Amino acid sequence: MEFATFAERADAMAAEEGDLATVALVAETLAAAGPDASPEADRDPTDSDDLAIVARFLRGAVFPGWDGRKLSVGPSLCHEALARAAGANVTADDVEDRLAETGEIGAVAAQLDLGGQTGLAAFGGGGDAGADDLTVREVYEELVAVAEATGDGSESFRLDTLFGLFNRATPSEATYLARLVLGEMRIGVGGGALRDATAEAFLGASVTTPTEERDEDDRTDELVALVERALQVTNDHGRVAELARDEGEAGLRDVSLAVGRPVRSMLAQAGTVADAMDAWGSAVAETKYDGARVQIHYEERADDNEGADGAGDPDDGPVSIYSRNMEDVTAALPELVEHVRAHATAPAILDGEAVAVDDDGEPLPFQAILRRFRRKYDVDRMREEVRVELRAFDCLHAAGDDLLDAPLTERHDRLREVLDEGVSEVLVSDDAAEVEAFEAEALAAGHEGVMLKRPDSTYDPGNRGKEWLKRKPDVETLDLVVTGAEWGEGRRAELFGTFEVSVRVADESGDASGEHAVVGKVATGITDEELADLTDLLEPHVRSESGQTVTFAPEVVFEVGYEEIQTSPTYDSGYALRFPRFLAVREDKGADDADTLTRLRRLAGDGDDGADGGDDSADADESGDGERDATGAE
Ligand SMILES: Nc1ncnc2c1ncn2[C@@H]1O[C@H](COP(=O)(O)OP(=O)(O)OP(=O)(O)O)[C@@H](O)[C@H]1O
Repeated sequence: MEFATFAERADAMAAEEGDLATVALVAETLAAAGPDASPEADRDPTDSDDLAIVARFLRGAVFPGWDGRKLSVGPSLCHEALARAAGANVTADDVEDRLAETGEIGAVAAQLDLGGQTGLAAFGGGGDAGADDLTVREVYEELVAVAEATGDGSESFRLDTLFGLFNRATPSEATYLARLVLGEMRIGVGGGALRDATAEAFLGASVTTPTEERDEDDRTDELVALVERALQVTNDHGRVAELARDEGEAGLRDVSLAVGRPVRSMLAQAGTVADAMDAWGSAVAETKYDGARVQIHYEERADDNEGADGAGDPDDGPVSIYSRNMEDVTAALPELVEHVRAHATAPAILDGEAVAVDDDGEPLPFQAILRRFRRKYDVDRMREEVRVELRAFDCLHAAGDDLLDAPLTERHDRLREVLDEGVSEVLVSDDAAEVEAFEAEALAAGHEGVMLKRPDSTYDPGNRGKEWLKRKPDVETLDLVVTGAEWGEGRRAELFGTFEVSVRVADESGDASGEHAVVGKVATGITDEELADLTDLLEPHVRSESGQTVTFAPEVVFEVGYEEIQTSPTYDSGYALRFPRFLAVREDKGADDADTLTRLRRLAGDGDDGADGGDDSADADESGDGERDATGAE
């Protein structure tokens, strides 16, 4: 598919307000992304099967959700590439000034007079001004090269490659290139719309026909659920679209988990022992460990010596560990690798928490695990300072069996079979007093709270449903996206001093990657040393700067403590936090995991209390969970 065609279709989606009409446009685009069906002789020789790429691009992604590759292109690199393609009179600062005016990089890219900068394009990276029109596949291949560039010179390779693409782009193409590179398409296509369109385009579902006009034996909901399930299992809209087109329902039914390919984590809502007992009659109670979520994949290998030193080459070992965002964190946690190699008895996918413990094995506060999690350097030294242990609490796959659809109690049995140490203790009880005593004990032992789970619940990847409840007495913290900052004064002039923090806002289609609404400014609770670290962490994400104030691309999440949520005209969320204080950087969370405006409203007592599910209604993007979809079937 020509990239211009993709851009044209994306424009049409962005202009469309109705959910069903958007799904129809997406379905047409998916259907048109395959190879040309015309006879061989008439076929365009550049014609290729771009379905998987187009499906991912529509969601602003280059790679499948499970794929660890990242473009590593921040706003400043993108601005620089745009400025170069716009000619000698435009600088990256000019791009930032325009961004401060228009507020959106796609619009800025479209306004610039790009192209024709042949001289600079000669330096590496595919700048090939004046060549044929860009195709979707070419854009994809260039972006793969950007993501895979490493070592000396990779930064300038990335810049040159992006410049080469922008230099060949029409205004409309430039809009979507810039947004794609920064991961925000803003065309109102949520994961739910893409799922529904896949079912419509390739399985004959009637998503765009209003429910009351459908045949009695209409199977739309069933087909949509089938696509949804395949998305949960594969974490790849591209692959699922191809399967639906090429192998139909049977192909989707056959997809299975793969050891080494991460799955989205099942999430919890807040709830009490009484809520659990009222809803289910009995509950599985478990300690809520205050650590970082890990998903561990163990692939048994003939040459894997039990208890061997797993720290050798974690990239190639039988154990891989992923964060809640499916980022590979294996290298940061060698003791968990060793633990699993020594104690796993069969290939498995395990869900659990990595917790920091002191010399007596007692839990350390959450901040301690953050010093270890995702660490790339000094792992051995930090290992001496902070010890990490595994508390496994779920099992998604064991010895060749996928267990997503098995009840929790069965998954626990399989977990204990497959891992003989490091499994969390559980209590299954129908006695509320007994569960409350369990909770009191967990808190007395220094844990964060308890998890309450429905005993027969299946594992629902990416979903924040009502099957898992979390009960923690101290809930007055929010995970907020850092959207801006002000430079400090005096001796702190080189450091950010005050941080603007925001909740996520889901747009009407449930697309969670869009807007943010400010809830406050955080300046307390931060030491000078932390300020220096935070400045280093946030500087690459600066989007625009004006006087003392900067704005950031939404990437970094702070855990923020507060005393109260008040209504306030000061911020665009309509709320302000009373006494906000910085607690930690949530290294384990991305911007899409931050708290939402809906949750803020509910905590402030303004929400729809009955429908707890309103919380984080757009929490999952890749799989399309939690989104209000066009079928209304959610
Ligand atoms: N026994 C357990 N079962 C499930 N999750 C647990 C358990 N112990 C600790 N946890 C942690 O608690 C979290 C459950 O809360 P939730 O799904 O809302 O995630 P979260 O947004 O990271 O929440 P929080 O900030 O409260 O940890 C899990 O993501 C996991 O990291």
